Amino acid sequence: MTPADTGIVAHGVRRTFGDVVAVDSIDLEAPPGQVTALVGPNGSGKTTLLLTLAALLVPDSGTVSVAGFDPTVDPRAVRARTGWMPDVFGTWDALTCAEVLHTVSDAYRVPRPEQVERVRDLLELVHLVEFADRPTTVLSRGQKQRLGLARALVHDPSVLLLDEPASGLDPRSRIELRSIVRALAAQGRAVLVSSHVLAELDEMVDRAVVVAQGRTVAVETLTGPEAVADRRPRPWLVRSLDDARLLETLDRRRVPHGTPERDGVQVELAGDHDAAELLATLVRDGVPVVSLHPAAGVLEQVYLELTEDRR
Ligand SMILES: Nc1ncnc2c1ncn2[C@@H]1O[C@H](COP(=O)(O)OP(=O)(O)OP(=O)(O)O)[C@@H](O)[C@H]1O
Repeated sequence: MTPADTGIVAHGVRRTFGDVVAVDSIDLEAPPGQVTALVGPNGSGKTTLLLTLAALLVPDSGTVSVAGFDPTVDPRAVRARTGWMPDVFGTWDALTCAEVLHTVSDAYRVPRPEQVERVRDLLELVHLVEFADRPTTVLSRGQKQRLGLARALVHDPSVLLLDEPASGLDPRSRIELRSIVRALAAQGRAVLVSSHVLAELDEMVDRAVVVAQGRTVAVETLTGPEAVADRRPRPWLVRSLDDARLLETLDRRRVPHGTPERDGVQVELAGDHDAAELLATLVRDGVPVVSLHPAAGVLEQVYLELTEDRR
């Protein structure tokens, strides 16, 4: 990786297939050191955009820079610096997991002496060491996904494009994927993740680019002082051992609320500070509070609002 890497910068990208406008006009930035989510409804152009960024598809118009290179001008330079994990990928059935990684390493011109250690480290990273010498046909769908991630990393890329990386993974593997992706960004890589599993992205990403019908409709910051969670009123759930007392206190304090449901009483709060204040008030007033937490992930809420009438 070079410190000069600028991650991904794309402006006004458009790509059509005959009459079909797959990507109309997408603007997107994925800076180094951060995990950026690319979210949008089915058919909104995410995969087409990722293929363009990976130098596998030429856009009709717009400008794209990946790790400082234009994929249409210098696709080799882009591919050399980009790790691409497609949502579905084939493996060579006759090869073992280690052989797959060596073959891909050869394709990326990773010197042979470096490969042995690299392949071992990657298999360790994705918890497939015991499958190193077994054919890929024995892998489950989730294990194949994990091998796909290792495959994307063989040439130590500075930009990572992950299309639905969590699909097919069991809960433990998803949690592990989350920490692997965070660690890869912490090493200075620009990571762009497309996924439909928004609750999961909430915990993994720093920024989200929301697309609908081939256009960028919002860019939201999820971490740091600009975080959307602190800027928007959103529903929270408060659970108490004594609902009557909880409702009486919420009414007295003029906090708008719903009726008690299985998972608690819904209240609308402007952000973390309001939540902390409400919790302190309830406790002070003697309400036996069990929990207070956001009703849905912030990304999920933003997504639903922005894509409401765009399906
Ligand atoms: N090779 C192609 N030929 C014709 N139409 C295509 C082609 N590739 C994609 N499209 C169309 O372009 C649109 C965007 O597709 P794309 O796969 O990029 O969406 P997506 O956001 O990745 O969808 P999903 O979330 O379902 O994976 C869709 O209407 C799709 O049918």
